[in-house]
Amino acid sequence: MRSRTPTPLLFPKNGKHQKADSEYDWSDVGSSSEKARNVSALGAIRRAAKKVVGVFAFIFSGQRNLKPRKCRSDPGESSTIDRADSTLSGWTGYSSPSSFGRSIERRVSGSQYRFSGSRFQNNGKDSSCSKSWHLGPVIFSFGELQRATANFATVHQIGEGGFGTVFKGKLDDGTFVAIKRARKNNYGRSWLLEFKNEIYTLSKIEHMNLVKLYGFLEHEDERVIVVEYVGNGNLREHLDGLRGKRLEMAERLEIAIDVAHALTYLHTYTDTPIIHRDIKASNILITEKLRAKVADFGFARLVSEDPGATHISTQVKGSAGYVDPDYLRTFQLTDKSDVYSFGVLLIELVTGRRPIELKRPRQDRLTVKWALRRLKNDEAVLVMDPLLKRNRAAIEVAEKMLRLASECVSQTRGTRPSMKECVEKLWAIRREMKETMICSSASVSSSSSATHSFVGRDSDRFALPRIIDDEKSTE
Ligand SMILES: Nc1ncnc2c1ncn2[C@@H]1O[C@H](COP(=O)(O)OP(=O)(O)OP(=O)(O)O)[C@@H](O)[C@H]1O
Repeated sequence: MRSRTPTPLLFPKNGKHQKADSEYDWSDVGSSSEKARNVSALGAIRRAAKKVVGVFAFIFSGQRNLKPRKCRSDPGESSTIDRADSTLSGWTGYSSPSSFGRSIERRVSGSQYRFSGSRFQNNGKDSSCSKSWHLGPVIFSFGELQRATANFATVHQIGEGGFGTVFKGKLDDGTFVAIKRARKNNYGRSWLLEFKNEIYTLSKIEHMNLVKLYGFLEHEDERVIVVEYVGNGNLREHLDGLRGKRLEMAERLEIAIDVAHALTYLHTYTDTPIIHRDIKASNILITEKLRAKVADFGFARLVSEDPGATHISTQVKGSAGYVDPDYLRTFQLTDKSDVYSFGVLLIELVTGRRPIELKRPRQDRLTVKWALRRLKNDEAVLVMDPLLKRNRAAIEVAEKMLRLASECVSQTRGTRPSMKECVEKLWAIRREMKETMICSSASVSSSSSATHSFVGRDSDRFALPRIIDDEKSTE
C-alpha cells in the first residue's frame, strides 16, 4: 500500500534509511517506491506490521487532507507532525502559512508531482491542473538529488555564489534542473530566513523571464533548492566573450527588455510586490535562444502593497556597484532600488564593462560615471563595447539605452522611472531600431539594387562603415 503522505521530513540520506525502526513516523511507512527499495528486508512479521501501519497511514493522511490543518503550536498535534513541521518553522513568518500547509498536504514522496512549465503534473494524470504554484514547491529526497548529480560530483558543478554551489542535474523523469546546494557553514538565523525567503518567493511567481522553482530539500544540515535549468550561461559570461558568439546590440536590447518585463511583473503584477534586490549580470541567465531569465531571489523581499510605502532594512543587501545609493543612505528599500540596479545593467550591456573595474585609470573605474560622462559629451559611441559592430542602428540603440540608464541611476529615487516605464521606453527603442534598419536596408538596396529582407535581430546586413573607436587613444 502506498500512502500519499503529508510530511516533508525523514527522507533517507544517501539513499539509505539510517534511523532505528522506532523512529519512523507515519510518512515513512510505505510512502514511496524509492523508500521501499531502500528498506532492508527485516522479516515477514515486520513487513506485515508495516503493511498494517501503512493502511493506517493512508487512512490517516486521507483524514488530514480533509481536515483543516492544525496550528503548528497546537499542543494536541502528534509528535510526528511536530517533527515534520519543524522543517517549516520559518514559514510562519510569512503572510500565508496556510498555503504552505496546503502545499505540504499535496506533497508526495519521490517525484509524482512535478512542476512542468505552468502545469503541475501528477504523473500525467492531472496535467490539466493549472494551479501549479498554488500547490507549492515539490520536496525532493536527498537520494533523488544525489542521483541527479552523481552525488554532487564536481563535473556537474556549474556555478558558485553567495548561497553555495550550483549543479546541473538530471531528475529521474529526465528533467534537467539546476540544484543549488547551500554552503553548510552558512546556517545562521538570517541565512535560514534567506533560504526560506528564496523558496517562498520563487514558489509564488510565474513568468517566462523568471527562473522557475521546482522544489527544495531541507533535511538535517542540507539545504537545497531545485530550479529550472537555463542552459546558456549568465549574462556576464556572454559579455566576457566566454559563451561563443558575441551578443549584438539588438540582442542586448532584447535581453534588457526581458529583464525589464521580469521586474515589471515582480513590482506590479504579483499578489504582493516583490523587490529583487540583487539585479546584476551574473543573475541574468541566458537561454539557447538568447532570451533572459532573472534568477536568484535569495535577497528578494516582499513589500507592502502600498506603493508609497518603503521598507526599512536592517541589513543592506545587494552586490557592489549595483546598489542604490539612496537605499545605502536611508536604508529604505523601494522598487526604485531595482530600477537603479537595472540602470547599471543597461550600462553594462552597452559597454560590456563590469560596474567597477579596478584595473582602469582612477577616473574610469566606476563604469556608470565613466559612461554617463561620455554620454553628456555626445560621445556615446566611444563607450560601446569594443566587441559590438558599430552601425547606425546599433549606435542609436546604445545611445538611447544609455539615456534611459541615466534616468534609472538618478541619485534620488523619485526621479527614476518605474520598471513599467522602462519597458515602454525600451519597446520604443526597439521600434525605432527596426525603422532605422528598414531605412538603411532601403537605401542600400536602392543604391546596389540588392534585395534585402529584414530578419528579426540581424543587424549585420545593414552595417554602416565602421566608426573608429578612439577609446584607446583617450584612455
Ligand atoms: N537555474 C540555473 N541554470 C543554470 N545555471 C545557473 C542557474 N542558477 C545559477 N546558475 C549558475 O550558477 C552561478 C551561481 O549562481 P548563484 O545564483 O548561486 O550565485 P550568484 O548569483 O552568481 O552569486 P550570489 O549568490 O553571490 O548573488 C550563476 O551565475 C549561473 O552561472
